[in-house]
Amino acid sequence: MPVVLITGATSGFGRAAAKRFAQAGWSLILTGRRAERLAELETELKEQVPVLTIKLDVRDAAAVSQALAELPQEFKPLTCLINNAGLALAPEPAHKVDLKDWHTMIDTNITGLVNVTHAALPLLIEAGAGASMINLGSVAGQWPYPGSHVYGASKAFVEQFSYNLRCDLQGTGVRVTDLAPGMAETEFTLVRTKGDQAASEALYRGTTPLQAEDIAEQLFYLATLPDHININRLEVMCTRQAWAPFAIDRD
Ligand SMILES: NC(=O)C1=CN([C@@H]2O[C@H](COP(=O)(O)OP(=O)(O)OC[C@H]3O[C@@H](n4cnc5c(N)ncnc54)[C@H](OP(=O)(O)O)[C@@H]3O)[C@@H](O)[C@H]2O)C=CC1
Ligand SMILES: O=CCS(=O)(=O)O
Repeated sequence: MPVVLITGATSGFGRAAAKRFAQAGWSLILTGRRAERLAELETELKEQVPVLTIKLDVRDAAAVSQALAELPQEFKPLTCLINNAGLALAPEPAHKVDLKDWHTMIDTNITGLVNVTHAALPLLIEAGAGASMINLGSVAGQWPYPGSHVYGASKAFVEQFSYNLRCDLQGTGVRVTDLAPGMAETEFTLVRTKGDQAASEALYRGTTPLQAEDIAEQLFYLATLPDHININRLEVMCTRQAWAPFAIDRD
């Protein structure tokens, strides 16, 4: 039975992916910081497939490494790692940001992803051909916009790290993809605005953003491609999102 490890499974893309992979009979390792939400998911999905939930903050390198070292035999080797845990904070301009918010994004989106990758690589390599690592990047990793500062830069890291890993993993059979979604309706904006429900609703109102299930479908597609295919980067936007003209400062 294939095994998928999903970080940040308590909400949004991660939770939707857990359900999508369960539907197809994959064993699930689900992680996140909110234990109650992990317990709810486990209750919901354990009738369908084996589920292991681990309360885990990806920023804690020692805890990540211990959790992966202690995986029960039935959850090894890993067929797929979805490096999904992440967040944006501080939508205001760079010069108005609290430095702590920049650190939190770096610690989560970069250091956290690196922590999990480092601990999981041997388990993916053990699985060999057909194994895959899918890293959640973002359109923000490639396209600049106001208020993206460290968030977008952290996702640019995810893109380049993914490509570089491909070079090192050549010959192991392990695929690596940078999945880069555009605007998607999850708890993402609620987190970014530190709980401003009205701002979150306003962003998604009157348009048709991607839904978590749309990204879960892409994740499942990437993980189940024939062994010999590696999609390096997959950028997905909702049809109603596109780029805007350059901003010009005028007198
Ligand atoms: N929604 C969007 O528009 C887009 C999102 N993305 C990226 O997709 C990923 C998922 O986002 P999305 O589902 O939208 O957002 P959500 O806020 O809905 O989910 C984020 C998940 O990340 C987890 N998480 C955050 N910090 C940590 C941490 N320190 N340790 C462990 N888990 C953590 C949260 O779990 P918990 O709080 O329980 O720890 C939660 O399960 C992120 O990397 C995001 O940057 C990319 C492009 C577009
Ligand atoms: O990564 C999230 C999408 S956006 O908010 O940067 O467009």
